This record gives sequence, structure tokens and C-alpha cells, in this order.
Amino acid sequence: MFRMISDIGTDAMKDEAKLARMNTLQSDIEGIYAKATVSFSDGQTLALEPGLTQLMASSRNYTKLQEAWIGWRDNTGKLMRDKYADFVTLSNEGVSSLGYHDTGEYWRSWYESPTFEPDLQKLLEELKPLYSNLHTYVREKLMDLYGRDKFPTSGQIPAHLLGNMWAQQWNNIYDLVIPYPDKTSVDVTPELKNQSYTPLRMFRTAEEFFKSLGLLPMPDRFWNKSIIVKPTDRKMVCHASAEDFYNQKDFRIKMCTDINMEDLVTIHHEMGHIQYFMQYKDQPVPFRDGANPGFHEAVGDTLALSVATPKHLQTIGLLNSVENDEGSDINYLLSMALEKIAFLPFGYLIDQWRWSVFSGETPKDKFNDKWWELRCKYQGVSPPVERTSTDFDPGAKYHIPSNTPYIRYFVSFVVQFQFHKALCEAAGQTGPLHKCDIYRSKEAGTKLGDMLRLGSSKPWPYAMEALTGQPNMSAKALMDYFAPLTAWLEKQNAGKQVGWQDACSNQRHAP
Ligand SMILES: O=C(CCC(O)(O)[C@H](Cc1ccccc1)NC(=O)c1ccccc1)N[C@@H](Cc1ccccc1)C(=O)O
Ligand SMILES: [Zn+2]
Repeated sequence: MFRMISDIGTDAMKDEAKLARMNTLQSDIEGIYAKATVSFSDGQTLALEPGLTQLMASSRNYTKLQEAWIGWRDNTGKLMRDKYADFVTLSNEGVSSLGYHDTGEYWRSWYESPTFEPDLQKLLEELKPLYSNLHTYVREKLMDLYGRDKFPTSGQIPAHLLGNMWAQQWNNIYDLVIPYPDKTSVDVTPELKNQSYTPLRMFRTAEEFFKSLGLLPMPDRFWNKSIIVKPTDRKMVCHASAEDFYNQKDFRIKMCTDINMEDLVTIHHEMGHIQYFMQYKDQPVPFRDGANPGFHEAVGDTLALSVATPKHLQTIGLLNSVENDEGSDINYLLSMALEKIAFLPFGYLIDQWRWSVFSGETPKDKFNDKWWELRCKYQGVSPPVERTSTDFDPGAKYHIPSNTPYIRYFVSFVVQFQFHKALCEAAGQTGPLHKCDIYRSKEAGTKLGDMLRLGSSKPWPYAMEALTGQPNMSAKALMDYFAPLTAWLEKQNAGKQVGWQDACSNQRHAP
């Protein structure tokens, strides 16, 4: 507890003037991101949410997508590179008085593991074959649609074609890659709109799932004080967040809810943070935190693994028919892979980049080269147009200007399948993991609540063992979940060129 109280990070900066300068730089950088919009050649001006997000998700126009992708980066990252470089220097000075070499070392200390970095590398390597097979399947489909001449000969996928501003999740191009179009489609966005779902009803639906497990309901103050739709009377950073006021009573979500399946999942994600806050609210303040940051990110997503199943969606009336055949099963597993498997290299590389900047390995003039080196190598995506060292593409992703660590999401995407497996066993679910729905299981809820109530009072392996029966992060549960899809993808990709070269080439395929 004493170590946690004294672990104040960059606020340990001795020099008041430098501390003030660092905070000014941070707020300038966040201001650039918050105000950014893109004005198109047709006169339209869009903000990130909902305009650009919807465009990147639904447009199939190569040039329009490219204009949005470049415009967003010109109006965010490009404007903050020099300030970010100055911020890095001051941030490192701030933590040096705590004995850390740099900010990256301070951030990794939260996982309390001398083998944290090699453990992460090993997890990514175990998951690489599954990612490569998904990447190859999606690339072939996109080449058919956009033409081979748009794709580099080195095998990457142009980053603006994957349904997301950062290519971090590919669920929005499900309609372009669906394996069995005549089978059950799991995209319930149209149904949400047909049933006139409101943001509030989406939040109530999520709350009902938590309550069905015997977990805590959202308090009245939550409903009165949260902001769940984009305000019209003021500017607000729309990126979703959950706030703990550390008074055992006030817990809120801020989010610009759109009526779609992606936001229904995000609502569960944010409500997972609130549930954790409430479960550990009676711990001493230094222990009112996740067992590690990845655990905090995994709570809501774990429950959403049950909510997203066709069986559950039918139970809550968002899906009228559910077919139990191989085709529907593959359709569902592919939609989940576009959300979960696609994310893994992205979740890994953001802080690989940032740690290399904090450590001094990557100087300012190499910021963008290093970023694309990692994007080309790990994620297998390429820039749609040539990038220069005056660009600063990492700054186009919220977590860089907001200085929010990111490896927590990679950890979450691995451990949430371990949590899901443990809760399914507690709920007495025996079938395949991807069909498990823990809805209404008080046994599962009790097991999860018991772990959440620990907060950060015990090292995270202790909490992991309390929930799953063993203390380690492991990719096994995730691989088990997707096993039926792995076999199917390998068959689909037979005879195809699987994977990509580490470096992106400027050369493209002949038409
Ligand atoms: O950023 C988020 C969700 C926002 C959040 O809930 O993780 C939020 C980020 C944040 C915002 C402001 C200050 C600090 C962090 N985190 C929280 O609200 C939070 C996290 C831990 C404890 C308390 C609150 N998700 C990531 C990754 C992700 C996760 C899950 C599904 C899709 C994508 C992303 O969108 O790239
Ligand atoms: Zn989160």
C-alpha cells in the first residue's frame, strides 16, 4: 500500500516550471485531437464521432476512404509531433526521481513482472498463425473488391480499407467477407434501429445482464450524472470513458452513443469499469484499482462475449431465428475474429512504439518510420499513400495524445477468454466456448464478483488464480474459442500466399 501511495508517476517532477510546461504540452496536444475535423473536397466537414467513424465503417469508395484517412492524420498527428517530442523528454524527467529509467519502464511496473515483455512477445507469437490466416482471407476478399493494383506486392492490406480509422478492428467489413451469406447474420445493428433502441435502452440492456449474474446495479446517481449522448451545447471529447470519484457513491460513464452493435459492446466495456469500481469501493483507496490495468479492460468485454452470441441475441429479441449449422457457426466465429483476432497486433504494437520513444531508441525524426515499421511488420497493414517523417500518424489515435497506455488492451483481449472459460465452467456450460452464454448464472456472477472485490490488494496472478484456477496469462482459451474457425480458414487459404513481408513495399500488384 505504501509503494502504491508513493507511486505518483510524472507528478514526482521536482522542477515546478518543468511540471507546468509538461502539463501545458499535454493539454495542447489533447486540444488538437479534441478539435480536429476533416473537410472534404465536396464541402462536407466531419468530426471523428459520429461522422468519420460511420464513413470509415460504411463507405466502400476507395478514394473517399483515402481522403478521410489522410485528412484525419493531417489535422491531428501532423500538428502535434514537435510538442509530443518535448512532452516525452519532460515525462521521462518526471519519473526519473522515482528511480525509473523512463516513462515506459514506469508504466510496465504496474504489471509487477520481470518477464512481462517476453511474456507478451510469446503470446503474440502463439497467436500469429491465427492472425495470418484471418489476414490472408480478408486480403483476398478486399483484392477482389478494390482490385489487385491497389495492394502492395509485399502483402500488406492498405490501412483505410478495413472499416476503422486505425484498422484496429475489422467488424465493419463483415458484409464484404461473410463466408455463408445465406445463413444467420449476427449484425443486429439494423434490428436495434428497427426496434427504435435509444442510448438509454442500450445502457439498461447492458445493466440487466450484469444484474442477471447477481452483480451490482448502476446507482441512481449514475443514471442522473452520466453523459451518454453527444452534447449539443458544448464541445466534449467523445472517446468513451468511465469515472470513479473515489467517494463510494459517484460512478459515471461519458460516451457519445451511436445506435449500433459496436456501441452496445462498448457500453458493456464501460459498464465493466463501473462494476469493478463498485465491487472494490470498500477497499483502502490505494487498492481501488484493477489487479492490473488489463483486468480492468477485460471485465465488460468478458460479459460481452456472452451477449454477442446468437443464442443470447435471440433471448433478448434482437435476433429472430438462430440456425445451428456449420455455416452459421463459421459466420459467427468470423465476425468475432474480425473484432478480437484482428485487434491483437494493433493492441501489441502501440506501446511497442511508445516504449521505444520513451526509452530514447526512437528519436523525433524516426517517430513515423518506426510507427510504419511496426504497422507493416506486426499488423500487415500499409499506408494508402507515401508517409514522411513530418507526419506523425501515432498522434491520430486517441491514446497517444491523451497519454493513455495501450498494452492493457492486448492483455485484456487475452485474459478475457480465460475469464470467459472460467465463468462458463462456473455456470455449468459444457458446449463449445464460443456458444457459451453465462446469462442469469449467479454462480458465474459470484465467482467474478469475488475476484473484482480484491481490487489491486493482491498481485494479479493471485486474482487470476482465484478466478481461473491458475496464475498465468495464456492464449489457450482464445485459441480454443476460435479452433473451429482456424481449421476453416486454413482450408480457405489453401494454395494462397499466406502472410506478408516485414517491410511494406512501394510497388503494387499489376491490375
Ligand atoms: O479506449 C477504449 C475504451 C475507453 C476506455 O474505457 O478504455 C477508457 C480509456 C480512457 C479514457 C480516459 C482516460 C483514461 C483512459 N478507460 C477508462 O475509462 C478507464 C480505464 C480504467 C479505469 C478507469 C477508467 N478502448 C480501446 C481498445 C478497445 C477495447 C475494447 C473494444 C474495442 C477497442 C480503443 O478504443 O482503442
Ligand atoms: Zn476501458
